[in-house]
Amino acid sequence: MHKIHCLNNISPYGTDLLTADYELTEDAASASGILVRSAAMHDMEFGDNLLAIARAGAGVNNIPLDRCAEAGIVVFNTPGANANAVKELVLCALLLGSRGIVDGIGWVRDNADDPAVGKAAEKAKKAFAGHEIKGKKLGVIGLGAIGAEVANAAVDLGMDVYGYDPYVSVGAAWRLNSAVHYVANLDDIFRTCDYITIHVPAMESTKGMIDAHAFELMHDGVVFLNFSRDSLVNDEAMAAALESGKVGCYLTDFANPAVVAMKNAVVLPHLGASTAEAEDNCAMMAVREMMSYIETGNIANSVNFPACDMGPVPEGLRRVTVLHANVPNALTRITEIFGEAGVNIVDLTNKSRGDYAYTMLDLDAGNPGHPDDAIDRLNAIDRVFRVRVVK
Ligand SMILES: NC(=O)c1ccc[n+]([C@@H]2O[C@H](COP(=O)([O-])OP(=O)(O)OC[C@H]3O[C@@H](n4cnc5c(N)ncnc54)[C@H](O)[C@@H]3O)[C@@H](O)[C@H]2O)c1
Ligand SMILES: O=C(O)[C@H](O)COP(=O)(O)O
Repeated sequence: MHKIHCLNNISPYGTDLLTADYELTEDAASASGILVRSAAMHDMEFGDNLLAIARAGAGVNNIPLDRCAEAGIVVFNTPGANANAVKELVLCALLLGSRGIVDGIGWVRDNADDPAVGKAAEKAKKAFAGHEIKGKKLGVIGLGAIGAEVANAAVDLGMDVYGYDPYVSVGAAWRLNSAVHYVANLDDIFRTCDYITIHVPAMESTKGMIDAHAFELMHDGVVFLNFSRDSLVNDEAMAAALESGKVGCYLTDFANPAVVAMKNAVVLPHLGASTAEAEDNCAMMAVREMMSYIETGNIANSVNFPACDMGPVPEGLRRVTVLHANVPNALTRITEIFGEAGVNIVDLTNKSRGDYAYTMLDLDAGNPGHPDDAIDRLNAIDRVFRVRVVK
């Protein structure tokens, strides 16, 4: 029986997919799998049984990916499963940033007790007039699942769209509307656009990428949208840009003490992926990825190990998997051990991703040798993180 712990509320559409071989547990330390959304895991100790963490969502900055890799824990996310939800909220934010909607609603609330509120509104409304987004230039930084959807929807709304993503995947580029202008230099997004929206992951390399230099290049009154993570924007520089009018409006999904105090900031409580549809999609994808890994060793959509798929374990064979460092000779040492134990390797796959690698082996279960001894010897190899007899 595999025990699964939910660190956040996970949609029952996902947990209902768990078969009779699984049970939910309140005890994270004994779990083979953890399902999580945004709960902070950096300070968490992981139990020895923990094989996988599945993030029902996109951002994985709440999970210590390298520490997990070195403990033999595969971390998954659910790319694209909440992209439509975020796209829809970003479209809403474009409109909130263009018209006096937020202040207008506030004015009506403040005047709710006035019996002549209708007449007063006709006088007051000029203070909340705005602009249309049609024909305006939108810069999209990051053209992955969300950025590409935002770019395409903005084209459909008549915006002139500029996209920047030096690492864009072939799939994402293929999905982009051909009307989206490709921009090779980020500064050109800052210089050109009336609206800018950022859709990149929070990493060391993207921390504070929207800084004083970026604001210097922008048009006066630019509208800036951040539905990715607050660490991407330098708050001090943003506060100054809002104060000077360089940024006309900052719309962000990430509340923090600095942002909530900023003039002309519209701050939402991290609502981007909080639709029933997105929560269900993410939960189902996360549970499927985790079950597939636990039952077959196959890895899809991991963020710390390479994708690897040998299909179901063939009848009559034994599958052993090894999570290890991406170092010279690793595969030779693994295969040597089975050779010396007299175990025939019927099929194998070895893939790497950055510092980490994964080897899957289908073994002839019927031949002589001492596979258990072989497993002990594999475990003793330097920089082998986990050896698992899947079946
Ligand atoms: N507000 C929310 O509720 C919410 C919901 C989902 C995702 N997010 C955030 O949005 C981010 C993006 O999500 P996604 O599903 O589109 O992810 P994704 O992985 O599909 O796309 C990210 C894109 O950013 C690009 N990128 C990376 N570094 C870059 C850089 N320096 N400059 C330009 N592009 C760069 C990548 O090449 C990739 O195409 C997530 O990492 C998460 O932090 C927020
Ligand atoms: O990265 C994500 O997928 C979003 O920020 C959603 O986070 P949540 O699952 O905590 O709503």
